[in-house]
Amino acid sequence: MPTPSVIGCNIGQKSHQSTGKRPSYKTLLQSRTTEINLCGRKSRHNSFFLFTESRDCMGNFAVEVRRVALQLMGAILEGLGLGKDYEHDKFEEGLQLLSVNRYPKESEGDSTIGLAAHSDYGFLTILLASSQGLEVVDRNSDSWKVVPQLPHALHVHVGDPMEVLSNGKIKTVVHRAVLNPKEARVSIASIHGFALDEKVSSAKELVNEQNPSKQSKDHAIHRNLIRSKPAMATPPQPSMRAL
Ligand SMILES: O=C(O)CCC(=O)C(=O)O
Ligand SMILES: [Fe+2]
Repeated sequence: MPTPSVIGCNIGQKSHQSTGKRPSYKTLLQSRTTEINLCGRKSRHNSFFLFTESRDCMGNFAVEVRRVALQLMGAILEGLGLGKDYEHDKFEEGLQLLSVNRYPKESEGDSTIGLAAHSDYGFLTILLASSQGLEVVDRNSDSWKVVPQLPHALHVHVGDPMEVLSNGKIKTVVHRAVLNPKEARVSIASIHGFALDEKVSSAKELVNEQNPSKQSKDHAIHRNLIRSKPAMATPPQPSMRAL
């Protein structure tokens, strides 16, 4: 069974070593109190207890969502003409980060953004959200588009390393989360990448005279974006992002 490298929330750190059949994983803990409905059980707790109580559920979710991510990755690699097993071991041994975000309900006249505009540091992000709030940049009109909340659907988007590996054939998705006027919102973003010490480079099969490697440019952008990912920040306009 594949082993997720990291499962966690956005804030704080603590590690749990699991035993027996379950995959070993580390959990990063969120300090804020939150309410979340996992596997039909609603709990309102400091997140430490949430993750202690819901460990099996979160562990199972992490394993399943990773399986989906690896299958999707295989299909994308095949679509790029690289073959579904391209860099197979690096994906199999790669990093999984579960980022759990909790956004308050939007109060009247408040234009606070839940999560500032950014692109993700993994190849693929699979997002489960309790209600609508995700927005993505439409590159054609250079404007924000609301992602509709479909019942029982997961949202999938690609991140910076995918743009690098595909040498620009697939573009990273710039996105943000806005507050929902009806309710507080919880989202779980499962981010899938290579191990932290692995470097991503453009597939040589996709580099040629017409499409020279865009690797170094994208790496610089990637570093800037990680620095510019504060929660509750004012969003930069999409056109400010130098892609
Ligand atoms: O909560 C959302 O809709 C987006 C979360 C997100 O983009 C992230 O955790 O990277
Ligand atoms: Fe994100």
